[in-house]
This record gives sequence, structure tokens and C-alpha cells, in this order.
Amino acid sequence: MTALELRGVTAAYGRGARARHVLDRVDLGVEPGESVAVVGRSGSGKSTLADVVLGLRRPTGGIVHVDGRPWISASAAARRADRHLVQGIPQDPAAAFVPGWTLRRSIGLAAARLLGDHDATERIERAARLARLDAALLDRTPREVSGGQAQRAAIARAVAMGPAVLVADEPTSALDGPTAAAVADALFQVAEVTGTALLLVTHDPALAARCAHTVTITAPEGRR
Ligand SMILES: Nc1ncnc2c1ncn2[C@@H]1O[C@H](COP(=O)(O)OP(=O)(O)OP(=O)(O)O)[C@@H](O)[C@H]1O
Repeated sequence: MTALELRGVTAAYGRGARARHVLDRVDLGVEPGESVAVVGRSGSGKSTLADVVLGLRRPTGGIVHVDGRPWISASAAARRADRHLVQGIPQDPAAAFVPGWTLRRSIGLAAARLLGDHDATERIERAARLARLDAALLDRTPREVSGGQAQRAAIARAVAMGPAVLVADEPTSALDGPTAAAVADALFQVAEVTGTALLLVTHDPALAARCAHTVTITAPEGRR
């Protein structure tokens, strides 16, 4: 079953005559364990698309299915139960963690909220191994780890939720070359090993080339 499917997805900022239309009926599908790069000019709508898939922005048209089920039009209760199915890896990993808390505590809170798992020790350590994060670092706060380690922790946090889809928006653009390459390796490996679909927004052609497919986003007619 296709893990993520978008058909004819459109979005807008604002309403009525002043609305700024974004996304020109985007179609894409990502199979379990597969990676798809989302590329396009600056301002074309890539981050908007990521937000739609993450459930942070409602599309103005089209359908989004996750694991074969409606993602956007689902009832609030169904959405709550399914929230863990789509997990984001932000450009700034600090966004995934509570600032003064250990990484472990932040991931534990997410597991409790999204999965009802109140003793997620095993789950968290397994996810850290998958993301190739030294488990000892889980007991540090986000400020006590490097950018690359924090991004591995963000990958661990996302994968610990057992998602069907990972959405990574420029996950390596804040890192230096070798660190970016190692974090990208961890991300692709996690997706492959866990059979999770990976939607990867990137400006980096080398990173896009590592994905199985590439989807180019263009602004709607009249806005290009
Ligand atoms: N909150 C907002 N309110 C109004 N317009 C917005 C808002 N966020 C984004 N836009 C506009 O929507 C369009 C798409 O923005 P988006 O951030 O999705 O593009 P992008 O392809 O991710 O760009 P970049 O590669 O520069 O990050 C742009 O024209 C942008 O100016």
C-alpha cells in the first residue's frame, strides 16, 4: 500500500481576492521504505507542501492519503489517533525538543502523548540506535550536543513514533559537509530499515539524487 499519496493538492495563504495561491495541483506517491525528493525554486511552495503533509496546513483542494486512509478530511478523533503516522524532521533540530529537558525526556513525552506509551525506554533506545545516536547523548539537553547529534536525535524522535511517513524539510542544510552527509546516511538508512516513506525537501541536488524519485514543485500559473 502506498504510504503517502497526494492528488491535485493546492494550498493558499489568505482568503478571497487577496489569497496567495501556492502549489499547482501536486500529485505524488511515496511507497514504504522509498524516498522522494521535493525540489523547486525558492518560494515555489516546498515548505507549504511539507506543512500540508505534516497536517499543519489545510490544503484548499485535492486529497492526501496516509497508509491508504484519508489524512486531511479525517475526523478530529481519527486524526488524533493517527498523529504518530506522519513525523517531521525540521531544519533546526532544536524545534523538535523542549530546550531545558534531556533529549530522552522530550522523546518520552512525545511517545506518551502520541502513542500512550508512558515507559518508552526501550523504544527510545532502539530509535537512537537506528539513527546512529550514541545512547549516552540521550541524557543531554539540546544545547549540550552538536548540530549533527541534535539532528540524529530529531531523527530518533521521529522514528520512535513508528511513523508511516517521515517529512524532512532541508534536514542537513544547517550542517557542514561531512556532518550533513553522515546525517543524510542515517536518514536514508532509517527509512529503508524501518520501511518508512521519506519525503525530503531539499535545495541540494546531490541529496535529491540519492532519492528514488524527484518531484519538482512549481508555483501556480501567473505566480511563476
Ligand atoms: N505565512 C505565509 N503567509 C503568506 N504567504 C506565505 C506564507 N508562507 C509562505 N508564503 C508564500 O507562499 C509561497 C511558498 O512558500 P514556501 O515557503 O512554501 O516556499 P519554498 O519553496 O519552501 O521556499 P524556500 O525554498 O525559499 O524555502 C511563497 O511565495 C511565500 O512567499
